[in-house]
Amino acid sequence: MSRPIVAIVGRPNVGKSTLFNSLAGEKISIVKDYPGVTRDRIYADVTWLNYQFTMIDTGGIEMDTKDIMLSHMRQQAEIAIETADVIMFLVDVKQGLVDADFKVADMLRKSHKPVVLVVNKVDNFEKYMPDVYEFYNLGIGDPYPISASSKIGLGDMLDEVTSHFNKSLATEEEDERPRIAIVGKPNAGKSSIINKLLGEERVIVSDIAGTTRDAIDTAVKWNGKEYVFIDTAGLRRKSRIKEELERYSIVRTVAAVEKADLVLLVIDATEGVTEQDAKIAGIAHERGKGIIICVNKWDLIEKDNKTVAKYTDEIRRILSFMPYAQIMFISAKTGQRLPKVFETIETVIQYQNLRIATGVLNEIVTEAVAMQQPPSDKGKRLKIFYVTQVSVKPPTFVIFVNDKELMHFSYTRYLENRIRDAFGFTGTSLRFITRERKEK
Ligand SMILES: Nc1nc2c(ncn2[C@@H]2O[C@H](COP(=O)(O)OP(=O)(O)OP(=O)(O)O)[C@@H](O)[C@H]2O)c(=O)[nH]1
Ligand SMILES: Nc1nc2c(ncn2[C@@H]2O[C@H](COP(=O)(O)OP(=O)(O)OP(=O)(O)O)[C@@H](O)[C@H]2O)c(=O)[nH]1
Repeated sequence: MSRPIVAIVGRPNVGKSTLFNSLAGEKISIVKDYPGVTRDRIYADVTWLNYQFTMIDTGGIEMDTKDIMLSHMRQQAEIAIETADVIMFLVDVKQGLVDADFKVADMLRKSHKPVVLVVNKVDNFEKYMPDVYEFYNLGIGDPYPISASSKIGLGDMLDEVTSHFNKSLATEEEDERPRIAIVGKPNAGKSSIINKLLGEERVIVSDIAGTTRDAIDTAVKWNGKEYVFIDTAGLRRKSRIKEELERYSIVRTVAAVEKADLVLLVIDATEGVTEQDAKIAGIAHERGKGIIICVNKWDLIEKDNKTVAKYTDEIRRILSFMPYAQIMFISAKTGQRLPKVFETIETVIQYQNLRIATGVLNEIVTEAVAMQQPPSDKGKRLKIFYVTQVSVKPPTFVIFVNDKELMHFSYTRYLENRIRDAFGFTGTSLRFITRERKEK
């Protein structure tokens, strides 16, 4: 299921980072064993009661003049409107209202996206409530007072935020067509691929009630089946600030990946795999989505019988955290191997949804354990009682053991490889959860 996206928009210094940290706790961004999106906060997973959502911070640049601030805030708001299911507009009770706040509020109101107005730094409700009421003047509904640093008022605010989820996601869940995000660096050829895949069949997916996001979704029919492509092309927007551009491209990538079942990562063959490609791949991996790496512009490469192997090695080396990813060499220009892309998409979708019966799974695991002894520590050896698959997209397995501490990362990896040998699971990451169970 795709997780709702909540974007925070707000001026510098209103407390966006503080709120981010308070809500996300330790779980901010990125696991360390593959290239992180950035050390800095851009997105985080938040769990609140039974809800899980992805929070993104669309801003974060230092600004010196008022003019730059306004244009920056407009861009933040635009990105939020484009990518988010719910927008949190964060203001500061101590700074009060400024002109830019009204302009941003206007933009948000016109977008028809759910907006929650959050007034921060209300460290003392009694003292500041009269000031909070001032924010009604923005005309975007009730202000929710909070103190991000003392974690006051967060519950009511989150209740309001999550109350908007079901409405926005209901339409999406009914749609059974596979959703494929095409991601990659600017100029890699994302639009060209979509256009070529579409050929004559271009159908723009109809706008669902005022959501800009869907305007860039395109349905393509192949073998009688419809697929929805989510395009992240056109990232070279107005901004001239490099960090800002990078942030926007990450935000849009996160949003597209979040809404997708499967990700096509487009790499420009003439440039090889870049650091930015690795970051984007990291997002898809972390989200547990299916992935296909398309090395595009293959027509421009001078080839001999070692070229494919050379490229493959290079990709495997740099994207070593996703050895399961399919790699394809394509050309949007000539159409080379594009039909094969659909076949591969079908394969990956099947593996993302594959369920292995517990009996068969445990035959494989028992055999694996017999071939390579589980690790031990201080005379105590890891015992694996049994393994069971608990979910799909991505396929997730629970391993029941005698002592969690004894389960070493490398042994999980070994079991993963044996399971892959037996069942394939091409193009999809696998998740493993270790649980302790009392010995009988
Ligand atoms: N009194 C009070 N101060 C707060 C609260 N939340 C944040 N602050 C302070 O406000 C200042 C700015 O907070 P940040 O979280 O860095 O603000 P930001 O919006 O992320 O700022 P930029 O990174 O510049 O966009 C810091 O000094 C925080 O300690 C709050 O609830 N009460
Ligand atoms: N020779 C060759 N050129 C290609 C191929 N695919 C794309 N191009 C060219 O590469 C340039 C960029 O292609 P786009 O499709 O606009 O790239 P994009 O990834 O959508 O770019 P953004 O909109 O910036 O994100 C264009 O000039 C295309 O004609 C290919 O397979 N072979």
